[in-house]
Amino acid sequence: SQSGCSLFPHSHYWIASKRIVTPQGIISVEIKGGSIVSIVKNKDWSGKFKQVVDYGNAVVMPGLIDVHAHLDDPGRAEWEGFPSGTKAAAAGGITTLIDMPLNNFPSTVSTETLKLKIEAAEKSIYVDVGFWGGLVPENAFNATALEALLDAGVHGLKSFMCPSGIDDFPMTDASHIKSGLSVLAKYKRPLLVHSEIQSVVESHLETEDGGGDPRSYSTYLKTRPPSWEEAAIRELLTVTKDTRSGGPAEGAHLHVVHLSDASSSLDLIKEAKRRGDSITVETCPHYLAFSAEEIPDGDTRFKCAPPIRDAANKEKLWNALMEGDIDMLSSDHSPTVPELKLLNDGNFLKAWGGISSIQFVLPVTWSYGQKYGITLEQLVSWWSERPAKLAGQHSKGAIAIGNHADVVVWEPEVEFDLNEDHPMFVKNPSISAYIGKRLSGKVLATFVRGNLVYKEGNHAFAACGSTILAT
Ligand SMILES: NC(=O)NC(NC(N)=O)C(=O)[O-]
Ligand SMILES: [Zn+2]
Ligand SMILES: [Zn+2]
Repeated sequence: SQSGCSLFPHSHYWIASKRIVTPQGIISVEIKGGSIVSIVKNKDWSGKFKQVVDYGNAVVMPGLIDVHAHLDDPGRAEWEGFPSGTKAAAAGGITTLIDMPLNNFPSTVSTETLKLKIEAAEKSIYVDVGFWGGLVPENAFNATALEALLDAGVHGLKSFMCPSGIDDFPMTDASHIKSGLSVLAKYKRPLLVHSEIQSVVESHLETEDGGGDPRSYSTYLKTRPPSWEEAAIRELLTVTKDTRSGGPAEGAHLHVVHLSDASSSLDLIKEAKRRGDSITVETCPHYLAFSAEEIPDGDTRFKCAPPIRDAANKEKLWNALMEGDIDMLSSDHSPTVPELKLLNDGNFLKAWGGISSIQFVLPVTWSYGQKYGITLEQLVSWWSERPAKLAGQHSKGAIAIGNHADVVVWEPEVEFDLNEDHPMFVKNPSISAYIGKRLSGKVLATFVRGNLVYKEGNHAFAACGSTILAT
């Protein structure tokens, strides 16, 4: 392996464990030149092979694929940046992430701005990184511009149906989305949509005082009711019918990001799936871990959009995930600088909305999922297989022959306290909503294309992740 890229200096070796998660239930994986070349059952290692890393009873799984992360680079690297964000990802067992087109500056909405992003990522990423492009009013009706962006390698497009909080990333309406989908159809790539529509009736709530104490979480919660998500999804479904087989946008796919409302919004998505629309939906660990009732007043670390709702909604989200109505998980890691989180002031209406979480999504999903009896196979489906499919990553997402050797090794039973002493690799750890929690599931090692990029608190010396461009 290239010098400094890996903490394990061999390019041909085996990983063994009693718990390797594959459909075949095998016990060791042979890695050569960054790929998985064989998977074997009941191998007797004694004396035969030198380079065997035997992880005993630790779990060996495909690395996590995070299809929704904001690393804010270039332009707002003080919020996160590629080096710290991908180090945190590696420490959390994420081997690939697809970076969002906003919060970086300028937003990634053209070939020129994509080029800036690729340049910023090169030689500064510890895991593989791909990119979504932005669908905004400025390019939505310009098929040539969208095709150029897709030709340049974005894996799909992302748009907002409400203000994004970023000036150079304006919101789109159904007509922009319809137009975008017709271009995406040719490329067979997805459109990801932040699905909230600010409704006229309730918009008066989002005034200066939000109708109540701005330090109280319930004040913020009332400003973004479930009806916003429902309205957006209802609107989206007027265009997703184009994606049905035989429809004008067949080949395109619509993916609803970070669903919070597990009631009417989810029912609409289920109905659309039944009638054959090409649509999927993700939720995020913070909606599965927290509930509105337990968010302390003034604790803006928990502010995100759509908001974390009540405990009954959380229960319904878990049920939907277990039933298969929610397809996958993503971090929606969207950090900022502590000053913009207004941690001292505690004003929920003015603080930056976004949860910092990328390093802990695996233990969080696992810990909070215990109550529901989640399995390792489900984790792999939600965090690797389905995200790989959404992002068109056919050589990732499963431990299988020919795939990239992207692997996480972890101990589900090992608990740890996430306090200030715990090594955290994000740039601004103080804004993490998970500080103070006790979690179960310790990541021991992360391999990206065969390179051991993270091992028990240490990262490889060099940042050798690849930028992945769609072709
Ligand atoms: N500009 C953002 O990063 N916004 C993000 N903010 C959240 N989720 O609170 C998002 O994904 O919508
Ligand atoms: Zn969003
Ligand atoms: Zn986001």
